[in-house]
Amino acid sequence: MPVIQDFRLRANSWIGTYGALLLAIGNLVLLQLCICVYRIWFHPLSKYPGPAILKVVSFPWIYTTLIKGTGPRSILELHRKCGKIVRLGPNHLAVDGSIGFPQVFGNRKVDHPKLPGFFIDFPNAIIGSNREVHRRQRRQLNPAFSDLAVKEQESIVTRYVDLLLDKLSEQEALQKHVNIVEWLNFTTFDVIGDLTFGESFHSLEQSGYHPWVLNIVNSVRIASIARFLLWYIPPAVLSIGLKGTGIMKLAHEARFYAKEKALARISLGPVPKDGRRDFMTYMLNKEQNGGGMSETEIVANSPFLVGAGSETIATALSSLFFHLASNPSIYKAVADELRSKFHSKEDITVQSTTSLQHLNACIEETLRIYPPVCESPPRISLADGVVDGNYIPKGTIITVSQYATFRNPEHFQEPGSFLPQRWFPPSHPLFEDRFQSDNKAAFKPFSFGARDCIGKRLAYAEMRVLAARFLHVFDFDMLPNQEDWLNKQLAFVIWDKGPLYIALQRRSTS
Ligand code: HEM
Repeated sequence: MPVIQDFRLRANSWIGTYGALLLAIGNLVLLQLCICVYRIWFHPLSKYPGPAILKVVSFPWIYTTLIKGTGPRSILELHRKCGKIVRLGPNHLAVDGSIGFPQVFGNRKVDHPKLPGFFIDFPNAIIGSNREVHRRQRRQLNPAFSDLAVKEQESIVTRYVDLLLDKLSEQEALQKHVNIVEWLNFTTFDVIGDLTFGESFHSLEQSGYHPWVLNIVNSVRIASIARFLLWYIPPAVLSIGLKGTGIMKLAHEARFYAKEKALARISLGPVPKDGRRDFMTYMLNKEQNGGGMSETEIVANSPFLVGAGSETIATALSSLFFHLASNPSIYKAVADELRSKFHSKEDITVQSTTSLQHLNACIEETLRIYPPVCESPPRISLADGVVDGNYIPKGTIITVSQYATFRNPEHFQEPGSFLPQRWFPPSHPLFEDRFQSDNKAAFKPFSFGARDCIGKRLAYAEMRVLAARFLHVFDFDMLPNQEDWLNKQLAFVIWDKGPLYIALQRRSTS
């Protein structure tokens, strides 16, 4: 009897323990089921279409965009299937730019700050700052990007463009094919180094990446992995977890170098040599509208300016070269126009290139078909609001994808084809009536609103001068088997480009 009793007791306690465990698991499953039902049918965002899985958990989307790198094409597909507002996660919407730019990014009543933590590496820089800090920093930086400033900066831009052409001439003389992506990176980073710190990275001179520049170029995917992890893990825990890993080493090296470079420049004062103003001059100016920036803010902003003002332009120009090489008749029109207009390379300036209709149309079309920043940094709604007549509750994350907006057939005829003539004025002989219906107001490659790109003027100036001078000096062909260079690229907010090889022929007249 005692044996049976003992067995019963043990069985009871076993059933008790496991029963309680099963009950707990059952409750948990039930709770999760209730959450799923709530998120799909009763959540304030439940009326927005989207795949059921995305309504329930954020993981699939976060993984797609931050780890797989197929975000731009996925959003395009989702907008095509589901319309202009699509659910990307339980609290996350993708809004087509035709609505999102004016009504979210341009909303003056309801603040839509950047998603906290998205710019974890730049907490004190303009890009990730809160409204008040942003306003002050933007006022401080605005004069560095005015028309007048770009005029002053022109000689720096042309100096490095000409150095690029000299270096490429050397390569051509040796009959070497060049990876144009790399050379464009050397140039745009040298320019921005000089504009920011008064000193270039010397990549062109040395025909190789400066270690910091290489670090920035290589960090695109790593930064994206870090963002993915930060979605789920608090920053303090993550930095303990990643201690001693390659990721932390790269991040530390980048931070260390940026800080050293910024502090060295700060120590020279606002106008260090020959009265020339660099971005530091503007950031250090206490009398300026913004009232001055702290040392911490300057140290945070300078590497951001370097990254934002270089990689983007190199991306746009490599894509321009790719599309020109892929479309011989367009290439010919661009080249003929500028070669007939300019007899010497020196005539090609920021101002004189504004009249190059073919080149400017090609630049716009490049930014449309392949926006260098394929998706604006996500925003979060700080109050309940209405977008396009639809209620959007406080706390909703909003993503506007440039790539998906500019390839939306509702906005652009044949959106996947490179058709620069759509940007000509209607009076131009090559303009076709079908382009009348293109919704050019939706085209915002530099984003929109108070936090749009501050460097837009500089970007256009640099793209025009570099492309025009290049085509004045060289003809080029793309090497075979690179037709899928663009379509195979992955994106982590910006594109992970990969090399693009071209063969150069120096023109005899230049
Ligand atoms: C083709 C070239 C470029 C493109 C497509 C581009 C695009 C963008 C985009 C989409 C944003 C994000 C705006 C937002 O959060 O809504 C941005 C921000 C910014 N860009 Fe550019 N950019 C380019 C070149 C430049 C250049 C040359 C600079 C010069 C340093 C620059 C400096 C900045 C800065 C400082 C911000 C933050 C502005 C703020 O938060 O107020 N960008 N850019």
